[in-house]
Amino acid sequence: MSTLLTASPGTSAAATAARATGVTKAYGSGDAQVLALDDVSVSIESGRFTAIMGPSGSGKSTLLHVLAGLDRPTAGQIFIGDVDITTMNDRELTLLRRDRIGFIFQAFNLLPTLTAAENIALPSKIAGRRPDPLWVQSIVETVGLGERLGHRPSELSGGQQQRVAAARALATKPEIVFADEPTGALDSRSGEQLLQFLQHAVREMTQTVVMVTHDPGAAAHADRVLFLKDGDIVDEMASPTSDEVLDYMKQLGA
Ligand SMILES: Nc1ncnc2c1ncn2[C@@H]1O[C@H](COP(=O)(O)OP(=O)(O)OP(=O)(O)O)[C@@H](O)[C@H]1O
Repeated sequence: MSTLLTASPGTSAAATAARATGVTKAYGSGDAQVLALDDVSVSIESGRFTAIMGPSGSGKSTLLHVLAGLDRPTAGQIFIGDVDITTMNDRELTLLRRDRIGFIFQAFNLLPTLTAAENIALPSKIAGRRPDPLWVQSIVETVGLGERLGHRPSELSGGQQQRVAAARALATKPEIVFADEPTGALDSRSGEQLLQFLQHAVREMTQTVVMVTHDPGAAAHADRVLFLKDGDIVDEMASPTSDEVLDYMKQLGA
């Protein structure tokens, strides 16, 4: 099925935040080899919210990890902006991730001894930068943590902790934010708050977000959904609804 693959009008002119060309990722060798990604090419537009969906084992996390420079492809190229990151050494990749990319994982990965506000400011501090106070203030206001900013993670709910993690990812104004199942550990209300925060960051604050999810309701917050099957992007959908995504996932056999 390829009827949905045509880009919608207006999307072709968008700047590209990240790009994969002919990317393959193999694990193991010989008979035991698994092709997690099989010649994937895709562009992620700046200022848009992209979701990655597909059946279990289809390669979603692998694609996110190679796009984000957390893992290296076996073949093909990955670009962040105009920079080919596949030629970088480990140190260059570490600096690129620190300076240009934000991450949100299923496990919140907050430092337990720091307050929410200190956790949000940490990546900028590590990078030796003073975060833009107006930007951080707008992030913090949008994330809706109020007086809980002075609390440590153990004093926050899971949903609040994940919103701290999301604010932390955005505080450095990264070129692109990668989120791997960010709502996976949250109840539906907390998940919805997080998704609305990400959606707001994209629509009102021109951030770029790429999110792996199993949840059609989460994917419906995105501007575009990429569907993976057996390590390849088999289709995409613009302005998806939850029902459309669910129907398509059923067709994929998920
Ligand atoms: N480190 C690894 N070593 C060996 N095989 C791996 C490794 N990581 C992933 N794979 C395999 O690569 C394929 C794609 O895995 P990946 O985690 O990207 O899929 P996914 O779509 O994110 O799955 P899920 O929805 O279950 O999280 C699977 O067959 C998986 O078993």
